Amino acid sequence: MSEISFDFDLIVVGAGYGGFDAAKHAAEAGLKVAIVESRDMGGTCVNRGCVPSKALLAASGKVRELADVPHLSEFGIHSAPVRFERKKIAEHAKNLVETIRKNLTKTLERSGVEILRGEGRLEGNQKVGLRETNGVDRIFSARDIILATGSDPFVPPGIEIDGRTVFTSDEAINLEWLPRWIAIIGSGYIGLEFADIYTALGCEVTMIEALDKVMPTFDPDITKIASRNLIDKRDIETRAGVFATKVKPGCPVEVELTDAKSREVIEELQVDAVLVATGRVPSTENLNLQSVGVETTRGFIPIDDQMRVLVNEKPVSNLWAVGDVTGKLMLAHTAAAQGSIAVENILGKAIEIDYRSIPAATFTHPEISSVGLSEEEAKDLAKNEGFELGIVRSYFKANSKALAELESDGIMKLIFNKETGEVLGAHIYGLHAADLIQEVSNAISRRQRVNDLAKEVHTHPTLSEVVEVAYKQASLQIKK
Ligand SMILES: Cc1cc2nc3c(=O)[nH]c(=O)nc-3n(C[C@H](O)[C@H](O)[C@H](O)COP(=O)(O)OP(=O)(O)OC[C@H]3O[C@@H](n4cnc5c(N)ncnc54)[C@H](O)[C@@H]3O)c2cc1C
Ligand SMILES: NC(=O)c1ccc[n+]([C@@H]2O[C@H](COP(=O)([O-])OP(=O)(O)OC[C@H]3O[C@@H](n4cnc5c(N)ncnc54)[C@H](O)[C@@H]3O)[C@@H](O)[C@H]2O)c1
Repeated sequence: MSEISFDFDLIVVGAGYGGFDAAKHAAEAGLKVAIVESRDMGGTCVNRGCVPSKALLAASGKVRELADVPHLSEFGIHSAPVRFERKKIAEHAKNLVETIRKNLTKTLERSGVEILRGEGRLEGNQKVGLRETNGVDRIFSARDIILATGSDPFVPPGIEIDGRTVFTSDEAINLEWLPRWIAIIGSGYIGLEFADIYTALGCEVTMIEALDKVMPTFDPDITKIASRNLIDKRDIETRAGVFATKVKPGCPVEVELTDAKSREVIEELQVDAVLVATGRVPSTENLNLQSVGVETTRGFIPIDDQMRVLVNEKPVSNLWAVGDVTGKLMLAHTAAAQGSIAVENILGKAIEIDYRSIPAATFTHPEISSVGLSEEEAKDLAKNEGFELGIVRSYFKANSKALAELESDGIMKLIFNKETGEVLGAHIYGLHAADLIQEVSNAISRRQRVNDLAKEVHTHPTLSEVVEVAYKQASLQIKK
């Protein structure tokens, strides 16, 4: 029997973190690979997400630190009033984006991946249609196809975006101007990180949240202390339990607020700018998924834990999807991990993803991080599986390094199984929380027990001792 020949072993549609990782990994394993990209190599994370936002947070974080006169004077430091150049801060983000985009593109080229520019779509099984930027349409065959088309900002109805006075994170990362007063709709990851940037640079913020409290997606204990420091102590007013039902760009921008329960208009604001940070929607509209019978859920592509695309809950042969477009944990490292796992499965190894061990962090000053189960999820699991749940808290105020830095407002909450000692989840707010969570993430990935983890020696004095203390406290509660 002769083997069917294909133009490529693998075509990846979308060159964000998910697509990049998949294409690189497959090419390094010897497959003939093409990647299709309609916009910027590197996708959201590199061009409009993680990279520019972290560059802005780095610069504005330094401004915040240098302008914090009471904090500095506790060390006996007296600095001159801080001056900063908005344009240079914006340029720092832009330059970093360009460098990382270039490096990523070169890495793909060096590993032998063919880069196809244009909009990709499915044309039935094992076929990808490509509408090139010059209008030419081509069809390629591939033994396997990975869809990695990512996501775009969600803009609720009634909100008009002009990109200048009313915008999403796509424009906010350019830091084109600093509004005196900005309303941020949404108090999730983007809302919090940009509130951190804007307040550090002297803007007043009004944060509008549809659910009944700000930061609704975070652990309640973490929210209590984090919102006190990141919101209440800053130039931020909050409105929770309200929808922004109309936003009209202009000077001023007009914002209509509607009570989430009564559905009555309760307030009208006039602000200088509005950032819409109300979540993201998958980019699947033009993928022609119907040509292979895939039905999406709110636009997201259904997959199993091997990244195989599902139709009626059954995997479709040779079709895979990774990253934001699958709606799992919408994070760059999740997309990359999914990309590698898809390729491992294409190469014949039946590997599944472990979402429980994937950490997440919000890069505010200080940071918030989490991994594994929330307290509520852990309680449900304990009830269903019939084990006793353990929860311990460890505080930065008992940590020498945090005290030396005069940054001791912080908490770690560790969730574990009291019978087996297995770590189930952790939530941290405090200095370098984003780095601290990795240790717990590794422990969850290895299904380690607090009794063993408590014996591991941590460097003194470091913030990692916050984690050590939590493990030690937890190990005392394990049933012998
Ligand atoms: C402001 C902001 C900050 C963020 N910060 C962080 C962070 O600090 N840490 C973190 O882990 N995550 C962060 N994220 C989330 C992260 O950016 C995403 O989870 C990640 O980019 C998802 O990668 P992806 O490969 O799935 O999709 P994307 O990065 O969205 O890439 C998809 C690519 O596919 C292309 N594409 C779409 N349709 C087609 C088509 N039909 N044909 C060809 N190409 C197509 C798009 O142009 C895009 O380049 C942030 C997001 C935002 C918006
Ligand atoms: N550090 C990071 O890892 C990082 C940073 C930024 C973004 N991201 C990713 O990007 C995704 C999108 O971030 P995001 O902050 O836009 O979404 P999000 O889901 O984190 O938060 C959106 C918030 O907006 C609220 N909301 C929704 N509609 C509203 C309305 N009409 N009026 C008022 N409030 C409303 C929601 O209740 C929620 O609290 C996140 O899921 C995250 O995965 C990650």
